[in-house]
Amino acid sequence: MVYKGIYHLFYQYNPKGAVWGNIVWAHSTSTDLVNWISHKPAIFPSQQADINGCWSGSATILPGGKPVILYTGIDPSERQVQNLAMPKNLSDPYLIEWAKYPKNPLMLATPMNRINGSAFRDPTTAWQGPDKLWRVLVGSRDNRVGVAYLYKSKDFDHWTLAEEPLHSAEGTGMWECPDFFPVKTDGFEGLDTSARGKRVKYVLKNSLDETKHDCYTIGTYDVVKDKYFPDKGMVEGDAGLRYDYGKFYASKTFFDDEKKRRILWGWTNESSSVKDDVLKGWSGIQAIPRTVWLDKSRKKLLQWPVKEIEKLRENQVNWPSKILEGGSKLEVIGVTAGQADVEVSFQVSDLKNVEVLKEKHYNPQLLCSKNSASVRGGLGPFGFLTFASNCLREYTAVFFRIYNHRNKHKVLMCSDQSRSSLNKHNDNTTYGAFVDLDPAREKLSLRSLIDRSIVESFGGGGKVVISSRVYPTLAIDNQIKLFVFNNGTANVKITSLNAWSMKKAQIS
Ligand SMILES: OC[C@H]1O[C@@](CO)(OC[C@@]2(O[C@H]3O[C@H](CO)[C@@H](O)[C@H](O)[C@H]3O)O[C@H](CO)[C@@H](O)[C@@H]2O)[C@@H](O)[C@@H]1O
Repeated sequence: MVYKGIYHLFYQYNPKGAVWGNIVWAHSTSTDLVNWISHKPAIFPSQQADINGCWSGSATILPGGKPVILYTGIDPSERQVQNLAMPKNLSDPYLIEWAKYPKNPLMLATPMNRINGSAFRDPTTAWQGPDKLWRVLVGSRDNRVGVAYLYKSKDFDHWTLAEEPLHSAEGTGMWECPDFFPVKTDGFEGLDTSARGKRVKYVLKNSLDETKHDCYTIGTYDVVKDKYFPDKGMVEGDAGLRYDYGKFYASKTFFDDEKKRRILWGWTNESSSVKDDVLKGWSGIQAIPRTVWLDKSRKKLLQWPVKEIEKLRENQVNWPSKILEGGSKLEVIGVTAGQADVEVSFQVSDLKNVEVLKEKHYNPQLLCSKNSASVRGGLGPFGFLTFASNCLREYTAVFFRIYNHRNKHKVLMCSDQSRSSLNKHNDNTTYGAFVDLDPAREKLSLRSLIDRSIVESFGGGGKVVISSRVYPTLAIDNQIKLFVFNNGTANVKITSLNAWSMKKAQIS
């Protein structure tokens, strides 16, 4: 959340080690979403209602600018219950001290409401309806039906379970960290969570516990019936839209009323072994915050790294337009390849000889693993080789490959981790997604933010995002190289390339 010009990040943290357990709400603040100061934990077990853990939840800014937090506590019987916490001193912009509401818990599973008390967690940011009642969602499941329970309150103290959930979907499993927010049908501007209006659509995101993917649908919200309806054609669950086709989970958005934008922030867990996490003494990072808005098609969201991240850019490298011949690669010299921001734009012309996809349906992730960066294609693979070692024994390839699918061009974007590290204990799954682009008419843009163990890649101006975690053994420190490559037979044109070394953010 943002309070008095200061951004607050609260995150799930184990003060006792680099593995999950003993969960408290750790707390950091920033004035620019780039440089951070860490504070003592804001919320930690201290009441019966959270004695066994302070799990996820959300902040809401009440009228008058007063922040409150609803979070899941684990009670003495290991039940998940919903609790309230408030800042002790509103004149402290850092909000260091938090008080628990003495009447906690405010929402709990009972035999009457038939909620499953071991699958009842992660309250959303609350929003206010036209009747002035506050509404909040709590994630759950009923067998494998994912459920977003709706609670209403006039005072944030007494909460009543609505007769029906806001939404539920068969076969999607437990919904963790639900997020429900309005988006404008035109433009980049974000909306307050309570905003309504004719030119507004709604997004419901759920973190699917079964697959660990953050999936969303776009739809309408009937404020009278208190029901959410995904638009026609939206697919619910794991086969639907995802914020990120790599590692990105338990994300949240918030409305930044200072800059009138909606910011999405997510957690990327490690791809290293638990043993290695314990050895290095930490695990899990936050991806770069992203601005989100609705695509013109209204069928998906677009995402872009927050503008502030550009403050870290230095030593710009700029290439004029050039041809990247089939089977060639060009090194991007002049940037620190282990901490860089690189943007390229490709134009293709030779669309006659693209590879043909014959089946009706393809799983893009499987297609990327089968046709990795080293597999020669017609038009593609072309893109970046990040974290490349001297003799290319290690590299993480982010690339496009163009196919002909039933007489239409289909653009596949992949992040190939199969050669990322010689350490075989890492998860080296390759990720992929189709990008809704017409290569005959549009340029194919790719931006990758590279930072020591993460590559966050934005394809087609934020239509598809893939984040991957990598731990090279050779491509480290000043032994890291960055290339633009083309392993297809056809040439492609680089219409522009801009790369920057990225300074270190200040984290104290
Ligand atoms: O910290 C609890 C909150 O985290 C969430 C969403 O991530 O639930 C996570 C969950 O545990 C699994 O995920 C951990 C990492 O987040 C993982 O390290 C652990 O091994 C997993 O069990 O926490 C509970 C208890 O284990 C489990 O049911 C969840 O999947 C969120 O829903 C919680 O509020």
